[in-house]
Amino acid sequence: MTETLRPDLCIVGAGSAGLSVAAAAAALGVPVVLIERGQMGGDCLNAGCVPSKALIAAARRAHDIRQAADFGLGAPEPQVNYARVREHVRSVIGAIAPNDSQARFTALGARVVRASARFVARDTLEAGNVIVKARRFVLATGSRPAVPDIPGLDTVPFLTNETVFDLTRRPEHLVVLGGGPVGLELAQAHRRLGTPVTVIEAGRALGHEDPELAAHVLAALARDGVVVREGATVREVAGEEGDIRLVVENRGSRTELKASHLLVATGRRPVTDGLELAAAGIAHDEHGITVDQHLRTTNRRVYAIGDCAGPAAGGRRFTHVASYHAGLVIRSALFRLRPRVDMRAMPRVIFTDPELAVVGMTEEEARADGTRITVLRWPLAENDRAQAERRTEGEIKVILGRGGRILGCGIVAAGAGELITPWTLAIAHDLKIRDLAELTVPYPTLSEISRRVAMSYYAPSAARPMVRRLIGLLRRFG
Ligand SMILES: Cc1cc2nc3c(=O)[nH]c(=O)nc-3n(C[C@H](O)[C@H](O)[C@H](O)COP(=O)(O)OP(=O)(O)OC[C@H]3O[C@@H](n4cnc5c(N)ncnc54)[C@H](O)[C@@H]3O)c2cc1C
Ligand SMILES: NC(=O)c1ccc[n+]([C@@H]2O[C@H](COP(=O)([O-])OP(=O)(O)OC[C@H]3O[C@@H](n4cnc5c(N)ncnc54)[C@H](O)[C@@H]3O)[C@@H](O)[C@H]2O)c1
Repeated sequence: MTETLRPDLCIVGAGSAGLSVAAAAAALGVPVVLIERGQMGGDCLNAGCVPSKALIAAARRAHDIRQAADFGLGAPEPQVNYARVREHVRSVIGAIAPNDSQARFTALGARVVRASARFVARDTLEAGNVIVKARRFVLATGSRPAVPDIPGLDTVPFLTNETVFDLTRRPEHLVVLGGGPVGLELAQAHRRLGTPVTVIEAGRALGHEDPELAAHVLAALARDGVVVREGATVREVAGEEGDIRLVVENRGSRTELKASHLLVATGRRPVTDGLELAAAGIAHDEHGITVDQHLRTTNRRVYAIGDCAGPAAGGRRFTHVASYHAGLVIRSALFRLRPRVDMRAMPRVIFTDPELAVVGMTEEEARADGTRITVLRWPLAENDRAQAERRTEGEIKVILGRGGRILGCGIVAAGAGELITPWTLAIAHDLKIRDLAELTVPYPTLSEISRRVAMSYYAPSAARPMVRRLIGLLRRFG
């Protein structure tokens, strides 16, 4: 029997974006219907952030064992058991899953419907045997791997982020297609777990990042033994399970590359299939569901957020972006405010080792903007804690505008994802470099790099003859 529901808010997709809206709305006592056709928690919990970071943590332990001799410790080569590593990954997912579960959201007061949603009219949606007529809808249907159109690829078994975390045996040779965050995080993790890994990147690896910062990450990957072939194109794929052959073209010459496993990590595509967006007058294209700066679609009662939303949503696909969107939609849909998407202080982190964290403008973006900028740098090798930990690869790079205004910061370091937060705060609150230079930071910590780079702004002034004369003058007063 069909049931008709009339909530204030109907959310499609129980991933990072949808769950954040549902939790906030339910906490405010707003009637909510949450529709999910797959697993609660979406990509982040089941096939993205959580399993990748759990795998990276296991790989880091293997790496630490191999590095033990540098610290005067004897340790044998780590015995990696892929099946047990998989169990570790699953148990981390299991530990977090209750936060995203149907039981939790039902207890919070949301009505959770486990079915595929599709619009039947501008204000009506159908999911299983439920009809939903809501005052507002939020589409949070996420993204899926974009699979390139390479001859033969559809004839061989290949992995994506949806299947790679299920490996129970060490691949003999993993070839990764795509040198973006997904490709490189997983390439390094598998290499450290003992798998030979080759990355094939059509352009430049970490091509969206500052080349100077990306170079540190690529140097670390090379030291680990990951082979990264940039400017390489796969022309053809053939073979079968365990025996995949790729024809790779690089600077005009073609070579054959053999792989036991192939991981496709060549970007993401928004998920809109089955939604019948046309029935609700909602426009979309290959970049996502069309939204304005308030995350409204072309149907004013419908919002789109998270990975499925088009470029005006900020053009970045991260879990924290999804929850930021959720906050904007709550203010807009429930409090009738009109907040705009503002990505100026939105950080991003690539969880390789060392990590690469960025907030605000890169040097290239600031120069393209025509702003007169000052660039500050401080190498990690000048940090005492980094030396003690033997983790000196990296640097902090800060972009300043007029009067020492902080426009952007990029950090490559172990734990850069943690170190970026004061810079995020600085940009969000329009702080000046002086504010960072005046901070007292505990010694010896990696955080000192932030103060040291800030202080370097004043180094040229300290050397000025006028400053020296002033100090001499003041000395005379005792
Ligand atoms: C390997 C990997 C690692 C990542 N690591 C990080 C990281 O470290 N940090 C970070 O910030 N981001 C990371 N990301 C990105 C992050 O996972 C995504 O940005 C985030 O999961 C997007 O959340 P979402 O809610 O928009 O989409 P999703 O999590 O994909 O959720 C969408 C949900 O909608 C459901 N759905 C779709 N269509 C319908 C329908 N018609 N009816 C009902 N339900 C539907 C789907 O089943 C799904 O559960 C990573 C991504 C990958 C692939
Ligand atoms: N740490 C994190 O927060 C994190 C981690 C992983 C993913 N993510 C999110 O997931 C998104 C997707 O990541 P991604 O790495 O899949 O995509 P991406 O678009 O960032 O990188 C894909 C790479 O593949 C290359 N490529 C495309 N087609 C190719 C082909 N046919 N052959 C060889 N190379 C090809 C591109 O040049 C690009 O460098 C990220 O942008 C990010 O939003 C975040």
